[in-house]
Amino acid sequence: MDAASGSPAVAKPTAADPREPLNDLFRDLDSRPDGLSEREAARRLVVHGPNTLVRHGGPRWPRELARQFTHPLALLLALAAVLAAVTGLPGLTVAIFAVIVLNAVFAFVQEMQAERAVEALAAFLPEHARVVRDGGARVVAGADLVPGDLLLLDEGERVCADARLVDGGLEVDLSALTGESVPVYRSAELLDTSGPLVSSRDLVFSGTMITGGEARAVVTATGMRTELGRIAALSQRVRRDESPLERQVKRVAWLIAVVGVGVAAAFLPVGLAAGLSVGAAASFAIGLLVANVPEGLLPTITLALAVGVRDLARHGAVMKRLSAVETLGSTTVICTDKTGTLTENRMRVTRLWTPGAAYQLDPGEPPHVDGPRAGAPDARDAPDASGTPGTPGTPDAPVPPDAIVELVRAAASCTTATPSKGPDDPAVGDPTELALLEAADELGQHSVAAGRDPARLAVFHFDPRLRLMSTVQDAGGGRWRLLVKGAPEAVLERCAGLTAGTRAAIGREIDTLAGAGLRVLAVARRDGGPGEPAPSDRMGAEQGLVLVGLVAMLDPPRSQVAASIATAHAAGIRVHVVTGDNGLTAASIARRVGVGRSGLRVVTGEELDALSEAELDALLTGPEEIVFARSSPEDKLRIADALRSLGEVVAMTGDGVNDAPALRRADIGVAMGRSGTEVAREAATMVLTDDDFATIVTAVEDGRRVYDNVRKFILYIFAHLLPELVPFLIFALGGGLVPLPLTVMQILAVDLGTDTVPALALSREPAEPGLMDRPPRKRSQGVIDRALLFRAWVFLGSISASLVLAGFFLTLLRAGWHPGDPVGSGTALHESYRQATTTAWLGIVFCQIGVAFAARTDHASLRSVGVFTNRLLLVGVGVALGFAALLVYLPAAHSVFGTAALGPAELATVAPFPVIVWGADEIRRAVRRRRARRPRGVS
Ligand SMILES: Nc1ncnc2c1ncn2[C@@H]1O[C@H](COP(=O)(O)OP(=O)(O)OP(=O)(O)O)[C@@H](O)[C@H]1O
Repeated sequence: MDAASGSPAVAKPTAADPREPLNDLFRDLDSRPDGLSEREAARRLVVHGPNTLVRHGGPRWPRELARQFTHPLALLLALAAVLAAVTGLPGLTVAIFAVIVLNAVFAFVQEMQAERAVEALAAFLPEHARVVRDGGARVVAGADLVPGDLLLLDEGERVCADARLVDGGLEVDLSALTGESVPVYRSAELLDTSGPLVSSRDLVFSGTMITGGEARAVVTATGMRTELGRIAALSQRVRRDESPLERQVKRVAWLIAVVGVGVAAAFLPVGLAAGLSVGAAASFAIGLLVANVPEGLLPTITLALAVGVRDLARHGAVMKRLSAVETLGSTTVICTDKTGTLTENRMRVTRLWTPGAAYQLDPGEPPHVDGPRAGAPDARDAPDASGTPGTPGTPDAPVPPDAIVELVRAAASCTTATPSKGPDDPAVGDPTELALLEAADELGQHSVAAGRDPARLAVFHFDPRLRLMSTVQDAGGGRWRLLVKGAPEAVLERCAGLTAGTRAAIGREIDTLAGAGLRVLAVARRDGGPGEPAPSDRMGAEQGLVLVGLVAMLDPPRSQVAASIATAHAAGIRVHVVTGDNGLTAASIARRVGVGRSGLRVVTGEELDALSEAELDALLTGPEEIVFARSSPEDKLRIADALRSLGEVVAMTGDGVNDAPALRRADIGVAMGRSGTEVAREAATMVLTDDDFATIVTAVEDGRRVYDNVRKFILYIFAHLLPELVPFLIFALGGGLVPLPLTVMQILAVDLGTDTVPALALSREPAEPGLMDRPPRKRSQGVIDRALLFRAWVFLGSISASLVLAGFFLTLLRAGWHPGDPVGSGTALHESYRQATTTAWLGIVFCQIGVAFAARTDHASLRSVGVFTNRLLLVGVGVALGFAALLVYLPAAHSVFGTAALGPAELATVAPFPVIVWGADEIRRAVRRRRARRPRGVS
């Protein structure tokens, strides 16, 4: 009998598992070590489809492009163009339409970048591959590869599909998948059965580059079923929804547009009163409107988020929503699993214990345990450990007592994992179970694995709620034996006949082992007499058990986790551990990686159930970090809910099917790309491709950087408002004494010409020092706050405006101008006037260069980030200067923009502007830093 109620079947791989034993893999792929025939390959191509990455849903660009022309700000500009046409200003009409088209194309290109993940990944796939077909080597199109094909791989080639090495060895650059460009060694001889798939040393992956060596490999997956395809599929699902950030910016953009319309409307009568012609006044009013509509802001934000998503993917975190990047940056609490996220999920049995004997398996990792019990030789205390060949256990270990042998045999029998049978037959299954099988092997009990399956009558699979698993074995002579293993509490409450003293001794042992960070399983059994029917119902079966003993195993913390926890703490982020494991074990691991440095509290699932909402709130707002032990998926949901209602921004990990609700409820649901279930991945906002806690913290840092960069370019774009508006005010208030310091076309040349590339470059700025040393941003804090507006409009704006006006008047005065002198065409001062407006315009361009360098940091000095570290900004400045040179010195530009060639005196006037603007802000930041350092109460 192979079945029992509930979960009857013994798990067997049905599809080809790339890590199963090579013979089984060939069998499952229906392939042979000498490859497929051409005819078979052609047939498979029909079944599996071509080996390409496909995008679902067809092209989106027509709709996207149409959207760019019909969004409200574009419509507002169109209105301005119509007004210009009506007022008889055809030049301006054409210019505005050009602006609309340019903007739409620009925005469209930026948005499409975000969509291009699949195409970018597809570029990693080579066009041809070498395979063995019909017994000979052939070159075939990469798209024609099929599972089961025998691939020939050589130095310098790109791998076309996911494959398992059959012979040979390679150096492979995995950067297409992992972002890590240091080549790794892959060989048919190196077998890995657990851990992340991409780390398996006998597998190669589609899109990766072979930097050395030669090998043959059997194709296990093609097209969208490869690891690269999986990433592509996940990236495609990135939803394009409007984020709070975009909503806020849209509101502000509208506000500015309304102000622009108001100012433009108000200008008309003022301009006429100041003596402008109707055409000139209308032209200027419309120009003001066009200049003030911040059309470029939204697409630039989309691009910044898209670039953020790409960086995150390189760091091992695939985001499924663009907007989640900004939420990530404001994370205040991370709730993490333990096994596999904080730890490596590589178990190793270190101690076996029965009521009468104890045995240390690995003296390299001694848990601190009590001395040996009577009649129980403990490995550590054995004086004459023999270590002869064939002696089980470590070289120093004595022969294990019978009770220990029975324990390890029972534990290893109650498994479904498949142990490794040799270099070609890697192990498959749960790391906990593989550790048990290894322990049996170490104690010389090789027969367990071989005899396990034939003697098996039924399996009750591991149930994370019961925390148990059982098997029923044929014990011979018509008898059977039920073997149970699981969390000690779960097993012990089903055991009968234990005295209070024994229970106390067991409890002490469990506490000692768990206190040392070991994962403890209890093993029990029940025997059925001859003729007694084997149990078929789980509830009835797992009762009246006899305890066999305890098995303790070590799962070491991942190497980078401690540093990441320290980073999270410095960044004001709390880390709670939510685990199914024992409280003491989890607390010990938590402490080892630095969770709970300022207080750690362990709350079990039962204790959590007993807490009222108010008590839970009090617990979560208290000073301690918490280990929620023996917790269920429902507990996770409750914790996420409580934290959110307390105003926290929660990132929560989960891998099981039952974790999906909690992942959805958290602000950032984090699923495991390697070990987790597809259901959890679907529900999550972020998928970790390496399952590592450290990646969550890196992702938070990326989120903060992206958000900061959005603020940087908003600051930059806003800073030119005042220097563009003040000249108009001076003109309006001058009552005809002062000529217009800027023309409309000049304003447009700044907003849509010289400013664009530097603004984009700021969205690619590297992280500012101290980014992870400050507390998380408040959920309620807007991206555009008072401090930003003050810095852009008041501080940088007024400095720039003063400089621009100074440049204008200096040029006029040098030419002998006096207030009220006519400067119109045909007058003596006309050429000087054009030079003065050109100086004013170039002044704005130069001031904006200063602003760009100032905007690179919010708090730190420019020196601390490096003057030349943002290459794109240097390019942007180059482009701005080139564009400016054209406007100033190209005669054709003079008539369009009202500019004139400048002499050395004018150039010398504006040359120091960038340094003045940047320098002033540098001093402002230095003062703010000093103030922040000064202890409170000291004035
Ligand atoms: N294969 C297994 N057979 C029997 N018992 C198991 C098995 N795996 C785990 N257990 C027991 O069930 C408990 C809960 O396991 P579960 O997988 O829910 O959480 P975990 O792996 O300990 O921790 P985390 O929730 O951090 O991943 C474990 O602590 C262990 O005692």
